[in-house]
Amino acid sequence: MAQLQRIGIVGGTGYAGAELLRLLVSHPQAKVVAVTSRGDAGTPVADAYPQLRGVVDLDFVAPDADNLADCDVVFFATPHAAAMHDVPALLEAGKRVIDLSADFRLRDASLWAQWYGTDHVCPELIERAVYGLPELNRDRIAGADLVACPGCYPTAVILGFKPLIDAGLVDKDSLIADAKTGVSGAGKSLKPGFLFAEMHDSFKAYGVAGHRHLPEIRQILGDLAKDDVGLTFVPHLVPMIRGIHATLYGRLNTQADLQTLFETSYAGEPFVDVLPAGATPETRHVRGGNMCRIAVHRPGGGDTAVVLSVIDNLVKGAAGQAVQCFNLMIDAPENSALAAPGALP
Ligand SMILES: NC(=O)C1=CN([C@@H]2O[C@H](COP(=O)(O)OP(=O)(O)OC[C@H]3O[C@@H](n4cnc5c(N)ncnc54)[C@H](OP(=O)(O)O)[C@@H]3O)[C@@H](O)[C@H]2O)C=CC1
Ligand SMILES: CC(=O)N[C@@H](CCC(=O)OP(=O)(O)O)C(=O)O
Repeated sequence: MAQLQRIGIVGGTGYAGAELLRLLVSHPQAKVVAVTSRGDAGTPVADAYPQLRGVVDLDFVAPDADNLADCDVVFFATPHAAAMHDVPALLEAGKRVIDLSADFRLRDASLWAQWYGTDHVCPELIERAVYGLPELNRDRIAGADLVACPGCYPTAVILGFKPLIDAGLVDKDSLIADAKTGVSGAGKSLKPGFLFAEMHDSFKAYGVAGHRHLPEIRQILGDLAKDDVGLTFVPHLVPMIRGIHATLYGRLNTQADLQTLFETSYAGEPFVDVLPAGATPETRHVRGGNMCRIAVHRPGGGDTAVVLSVIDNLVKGAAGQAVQCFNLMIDAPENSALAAPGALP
């Protein structure tokens, strides 16, 4: 039986941090003892999220070392380039860290600096971090003291391509990921492009020339292919709050039963659901839950595999994935606090 863990959440006013709190309050082995905010320190957490009234009886605290001193595990749900300043001291103090941000995802610190616009302050820790995608790294996550949770787009894209690449069925230079996200992916801070009047009833691509998730996806798909992959990745913003829908294309180099391949690949995976042949998953089918639902198609029986992969960006794309990693790290059932299905409808 896993022991009770004292938890700190850095970035508790944000969407991912709040979602983490929502999940962890029902975790039998977690006791959240610190939730941070720089601006709202001293005010009740439930004032920011009335959904948590009567459930969370904590005030926000400043993200200082003193306020995290009692924690066994610290989750960072902060913008990129924040966690890396505090993680070295936390590890030194014997705490385990689960980072939802991008600070430890890329193995190459110079690539990280190129995409994130600042030098990494603790590149020596990057190698110690385990990429927190359980479907890839279950055993390593269990023994890790620093977990780098994947980005939301990478989760949907990697899980969708993985069976095809593992089986060597697609031309590794032919990969295309056409992905759509809801607005909560941009976080809670005010940005004019995400105002209701700017994005409602409209739909657009962004980051076409290059999005920071491109090097992350290429790194992992390259690991699977054991070679560099050629990937075109185009994200889109759609006027919904939660959800990612990735439509993935790869040119097949041989005939195979793709449905059986996907079902076999993910047999036993608690949070990947391969849908029956012909299905088209929707983002609302995963909203609020930790499931990634996948369907594989071959339009017209041709030589292109089309994979549809949907997740909730705030759950399997962020907080749920972090809890799944936490469960592995403390030897709790992998679905602790994650067993509830998503919201209906
Ligand atoms: N939203 C999503 O769908 C996903 C998000 N992520 C990642 O999770 C992280 C959080 O994202 P999200 O919740 O959307 O972002 P938000 O902007 O909604 O929240 C960010 C949080 O971090 C706090 N914060 C900001 N700067 C600092 C700092 N320097 N030190 C300590 N706390 C800080 C903010 O609180 P305050 O200002 O009050 O201190 C706030 O609580 C990001 O790294 C994001 O990339 C990952 C996958 C999906
Ligand atoms: C709409 C929107 O802006 N979405 C974000 C999604 C990224 C995300 O949340 O993931 P990480 O920050 O964890 O890498 C973006 O494209 O940057």
